[in-house]
Amino acid sequence: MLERIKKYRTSNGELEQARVISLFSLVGMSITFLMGFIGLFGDNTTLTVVLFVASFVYLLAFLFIKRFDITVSANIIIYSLYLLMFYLVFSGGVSQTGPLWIFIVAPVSVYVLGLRHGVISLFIFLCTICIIMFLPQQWVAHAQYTNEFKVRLFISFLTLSFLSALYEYSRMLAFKNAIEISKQYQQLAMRDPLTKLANRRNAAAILEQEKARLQRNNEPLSVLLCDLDHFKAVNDKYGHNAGDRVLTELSALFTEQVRKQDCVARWGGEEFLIILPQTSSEQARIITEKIRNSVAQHTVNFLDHNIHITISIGISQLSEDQSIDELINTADKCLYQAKTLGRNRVYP
Ligand SMILES: Nc1nc2c(ncn2[C@@H]2O[C@H](COP(=O)(O)OP(=O)(O)OP(=O)(O)O)[C@@H](O)[C@H]2O)c(=O)[nH]1
Repeated sequence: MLERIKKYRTSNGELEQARVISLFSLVGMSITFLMGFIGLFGDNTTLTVVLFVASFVYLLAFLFIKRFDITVSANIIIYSLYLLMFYLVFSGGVSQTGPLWIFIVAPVSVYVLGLRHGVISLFIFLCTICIIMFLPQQWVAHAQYTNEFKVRLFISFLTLSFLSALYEYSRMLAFKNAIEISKQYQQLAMRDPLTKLANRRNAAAILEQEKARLQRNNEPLSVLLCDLDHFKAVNDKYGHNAGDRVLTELSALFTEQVRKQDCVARWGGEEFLIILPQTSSEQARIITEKIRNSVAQHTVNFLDHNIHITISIGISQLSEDQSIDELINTADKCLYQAKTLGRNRVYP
């Protein structure tokens, strides 16, 4: 149960779960209070007291949600409900109508305890109800019901339990599907669809995070802005699909060359940003040369064509008072220098 409730606490469903449990406790409190109040005009004092006590317990469950923990409230609601039902079946309630209330238990159990735990609890609940109803009168005096009534009560309770479990199962499936779809959308929003690299928005967020983390530890951060040389010519000569193949192959090549903690992102059309945490510009230069060299030696095979491409790279190290925009601007200026100096080179 704890697991189920924790799952809700860590998801958006937490608020919803807390709301439903609050509602259960308020409804439980109101009904038991009303029945207790009606009981004041009858002659069953024990039942009236039990109903008022139950009403007070539901009030406590309601207050616990607000002040403490949803788990405590859920436990209070379920186990006090079970106890109340055992008492109603045992005593018969008003004119032997007590057992009618046990139907509430099925939906509430599977909703609050979850499918597996709920079904197990319902089984134990039904066994206990059986024991109470079939207890020999000579052992302990309790309300008597006809065998037809008992059989129909069990069958209808089992039917309702089955339907409640089925409903909970489909609700859980729908919940899982919704989580899965939302994860997929999150991925789509953060990844470039062609290269599967982090997209510009994702890279900007990573940069801000890394900046905060590294400046706290006084560690360097460098970025490489890489641009494919004469890429337009590749598209023009071999077609757009060939251009796409070049982009995906080079993305994989960049990713292979850097460490796990580094991030390769697609910054624009044929522009890539490589984020190198804990790396000074001197160290970055060594990695950059390695990347430039491996691209220059790489051949992209597309249909019958062997495509050779080079890249130019601008390096920039984040200084203390620099913003991310300024860092990227510096890298962009360096990239421009690398291009003007003849391409297939690193600057500075
Ligand atoms: N195939 C393909 N081409 C793209 C994509 N995104 C941008 N491009 C192309 O990249 C080319 C960039 O051309 P330019 O900005 O002139 O740059 P360049 O030809 O690489 O020249 P320099 O950068 O000066 O070396 C354009 O032809 C764009 O159409 C893409 O996703 N797929």
